[in-house]
Amino acid sequence: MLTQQQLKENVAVAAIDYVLPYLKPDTIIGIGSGSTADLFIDQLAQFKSRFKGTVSSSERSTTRLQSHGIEVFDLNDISHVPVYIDGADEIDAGLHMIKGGGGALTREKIVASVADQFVCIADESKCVDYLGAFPLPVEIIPMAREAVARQMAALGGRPKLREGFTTDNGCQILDVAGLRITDPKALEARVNNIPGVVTCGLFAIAGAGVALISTQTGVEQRKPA
Ligand SMILES: O=C(CO)[C@H](O)[C@H](O)COP(=O)(O)O
Repeated sequence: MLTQQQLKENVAVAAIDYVLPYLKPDTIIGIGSGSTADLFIDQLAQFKSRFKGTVSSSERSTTRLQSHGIEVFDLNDISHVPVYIDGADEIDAGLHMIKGGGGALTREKIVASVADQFVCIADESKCVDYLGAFPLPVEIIPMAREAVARQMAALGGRPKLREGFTTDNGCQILDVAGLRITDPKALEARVNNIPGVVTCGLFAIAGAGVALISTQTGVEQRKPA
């Protein structure tokens, strides 16, 4: 029986096989955040001479990339990112996701938005029939905390401030449990439209284009159902 850590390591290796065709001297790779993304970064380091560099979705990933001698570019200086690799907290059959367990959701969404393709790498424990068992992270401007919390409660959620945590953008996170997410795209648009919300951790309007899911019997490549 493989542990969750072994499953994460296996999908990080499989992700390298997936991105190898993209690794050209002028290529910039988009890098997500989290423990699975960390393992991917460690694998990618072996191939650093084959591509130009990366754009990163968090200070954590930037530090890890640079520790391997992989260049991290300012997104403002980059016009083409063929592929973005990142983990997820939950992923459904349509490859809609909840992300932001590590608090990097906004930068993840920004880097993903400029990439041609989002490749989600996850172990099978992240696969769900319906999103929402994992509390939805919502990044907020601090002065709007209570106002946003009331609106999230009105949507049926139970918002809780992530205590002692500040995002890379100097903002706070409300983790919202108990939401019944029947239409992830509609909920993403609705939450993102609340004044004071920077972004929410639903990645449904633009989900993943492909998912590499690590199972006990191997890594499966899945497309949106
Ligand atoms: O969205 C994220 C960070 O903001 C991560 O991708 C998500 O939390 C999954 O993390 P891990 O790979 O550690 O399970």
